[in-house]
Amino acid sequence: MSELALPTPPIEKHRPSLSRAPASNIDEDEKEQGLTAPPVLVHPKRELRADVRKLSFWYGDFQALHAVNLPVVNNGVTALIGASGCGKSTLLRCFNRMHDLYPGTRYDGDIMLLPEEKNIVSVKIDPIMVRLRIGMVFQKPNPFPKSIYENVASGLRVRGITQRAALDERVESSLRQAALWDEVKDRLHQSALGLSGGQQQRLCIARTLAPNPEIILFDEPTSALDPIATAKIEDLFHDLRSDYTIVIVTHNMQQAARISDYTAFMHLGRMVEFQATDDFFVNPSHLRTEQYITGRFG
Ligand SMILES: Nc1ncnc2c1ncn2[C@@H]1O[C@H](COP(=O)(O)OP(=O)(O)OP(=O)(O)O)[C@@H](O)[C@H]1O
Repeated sequence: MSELALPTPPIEKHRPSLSRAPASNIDEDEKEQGLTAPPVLVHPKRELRADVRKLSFWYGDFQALHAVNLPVVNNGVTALIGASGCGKSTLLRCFNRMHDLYPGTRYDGDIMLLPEEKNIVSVKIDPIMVRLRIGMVFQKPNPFPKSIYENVASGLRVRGITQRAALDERVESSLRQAALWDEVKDRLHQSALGLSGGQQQRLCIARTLAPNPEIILFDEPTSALDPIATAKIEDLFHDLRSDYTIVIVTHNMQQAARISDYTAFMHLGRMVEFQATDDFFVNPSHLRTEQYITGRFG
């Protein structure tokens, strides 16, 4: 059910002044410094699960994404980083057509699901079908006010799995994958709301894993958690990355460096740099990336 549940409407955020300022002087200065050089996209040598091609996106008349390209590797973790307001969450929410829930939004370009080459932001594709195939874990844990078991089982029922044995088996394996089974196996029928924040977030991850989604989106999944709960979730990524295709938004560069295979850096709605995480942090190719990761802006 999680993918079908209506999320809280995105909060109207303050738009950074730079995105709107004509500021030709700023543009000239940036040009001189080499900050406006074309994006650097080092194409992965691995199989892709999705490919974002020239994706633009508008909230009403405000263009939040500008012809963004992003390869998403199969069975691996792709991290999206960048300063507040650069469009990370907007891009993530395009993958499961979350914006369609609000009026006045518009996409242009493609997010191709591979290998079938299906453009999931096309108006011809039903957003509900997209949400059944692409799971999402939010910033704040949002378990349903139901039992631990039901939190995981309800999404399976929506997809037609109703046999008790099959449900039991999938609930257990999902809770094991989310490293929660040992902590909850004796209280499966108690309310999920009695779990700690970190346990609730791992339950939301189990709920998302259960139907075996093709891609899992994580929107700052540890920002509401303490360091110990965060470390447990980061450990999970190491176990999941070989079996699942994950795209994660994080504010934390160290986290991106620790858990991702590929990193993409955005600035004011544009992709600046994408490459293998090891190279990205050690040897960034774009001056703007270098300035960001060395703390000189953002
Ligand atoms: N519902 C909305 N309506 C209008 N503009 C929006 C809406 N949501 C986001 N924006 C604008 O779109 C731009 C990108 O916002 P987005 O939330 O994607 O950035 P972000 O990089 O995820 O930021 P943060 O790290 O602060 O979450 C910002 O200028 C923001 O103000």
